[in-house]
Amino acid sequence: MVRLAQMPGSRLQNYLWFQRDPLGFITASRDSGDMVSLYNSKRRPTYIIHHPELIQQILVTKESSFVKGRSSAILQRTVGQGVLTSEGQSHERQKRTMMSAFTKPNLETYARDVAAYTHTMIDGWSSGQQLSIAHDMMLLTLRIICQTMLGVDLQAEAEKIGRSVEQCIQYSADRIYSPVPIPLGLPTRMNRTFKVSRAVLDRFAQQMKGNRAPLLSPLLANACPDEEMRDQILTILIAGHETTANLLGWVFYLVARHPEVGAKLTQEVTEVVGEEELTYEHVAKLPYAQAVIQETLRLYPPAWAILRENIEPVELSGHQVDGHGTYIISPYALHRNPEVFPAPEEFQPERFFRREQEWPRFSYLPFGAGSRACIGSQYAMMEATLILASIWRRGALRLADESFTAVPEPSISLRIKGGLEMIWHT
Ligand code: HEM
Repeated sequence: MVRLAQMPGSRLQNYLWFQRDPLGFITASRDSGDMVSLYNSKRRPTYIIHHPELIQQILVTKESSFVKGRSSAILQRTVGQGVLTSEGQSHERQKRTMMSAFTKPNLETYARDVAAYTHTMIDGWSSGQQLSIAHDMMLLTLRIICQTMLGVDLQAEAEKIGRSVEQCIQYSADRIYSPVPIPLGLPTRMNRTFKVSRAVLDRFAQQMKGNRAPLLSPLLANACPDEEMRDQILTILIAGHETTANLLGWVFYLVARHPEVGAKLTQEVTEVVGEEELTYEHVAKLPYAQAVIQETLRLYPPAWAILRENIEPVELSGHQVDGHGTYIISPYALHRNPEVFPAPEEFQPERFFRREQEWPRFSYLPFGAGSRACIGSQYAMMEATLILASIWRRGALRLADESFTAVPEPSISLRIKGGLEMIWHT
């Protein structure tokens, strides 16, 4: 039985709570019901969705009644009508074409680049050195996505492209969660910064277009128009590196806070990899490293909110919605349900060895579900596993300040507020 409920408190109180602490607000709303209505407006209701059955309907069985809506419209200012933001048949066609960049033979090739870039990064570290690891991961994953998908080694340009991507992401996050629509034409500082960053990325995409690379070749073969080519390049830049970089920051933080996990990781990596070069084949042979990543994705899912809007009247587990509703599905809140994940706040990679048979479907969703599920999920798991294994094979990262407590900051993806300082030990 799915419980529909109204969030207690006035609209203003709830609004202020959400603005101050979206993760806390969404998680707390679970106590009220499975489908929690925030506003009484029949015409434009907003719901937070907690029940796996409802999630399955919204993302899969009744997905044709839903679109990404406003969040997508804002992202379109950066990535145009690429696979992340398009809808309907256009989205289907684009996704089919782009899937060919994520085949197993391609992933095997990408794994070599992941290992090589990570190796070079670690070669530049010395034992005892303090690292701004969140920033380093942004640069590493950006260089990897550009090399693997676009066939370009960014080198010195990485800082500039990375900053522009970050500013476009920040702009989008601010706009998506702001109640006041600020037209792009207004000469605000944020609008100006966004326009400059977008121009940098536009020029970059322009230079990439002709490259024979895994993402671009199938697009060229399908006579993809120039503008769509640009949109897909920017989509992959925006969607394909910040999420993984943030995930790795949380992985390193949690492993540093749990030395027993670090010890098991070192043992597995030493036994499985030894002195060999890390390759794609190693990924499947590192179940503990993968469980560490999956458990991190449970506690700190980079995609902390998935948003949908219904475009026609829809019935959800007996509840009829006739107006134009907004639906917030939060993997962050979902993954902390104590009925599904006992001791949900605890970091326990081992729970992934007892899973699936126990968990209801659609209660663990780090990569979404349905036709809009993440196109890069296998890529991301391969990349994160190889980066983690490469680092723990050669040493360990410890917190620069042992008393540091990471606070999640929900932007487009979930990052560590203020970054993460760590010390490299060999
Ligand atoms: C840990 C890393 C990642 C996480 C947690 C993640 C999560 C997600 C989620 C939850 C969605 C679905 C959003 C929705 O339904 O509204 C999504 C979509 C997408 N992701 Fe990822 N992602 C990650 C890495 C990547 C990578 C590495 C790439 C590309 C190489 C990528 C490309 C995309 C694209 C293009 C979409 C849109 C798919 C569509 O709309 O059909 N992601 N991602």
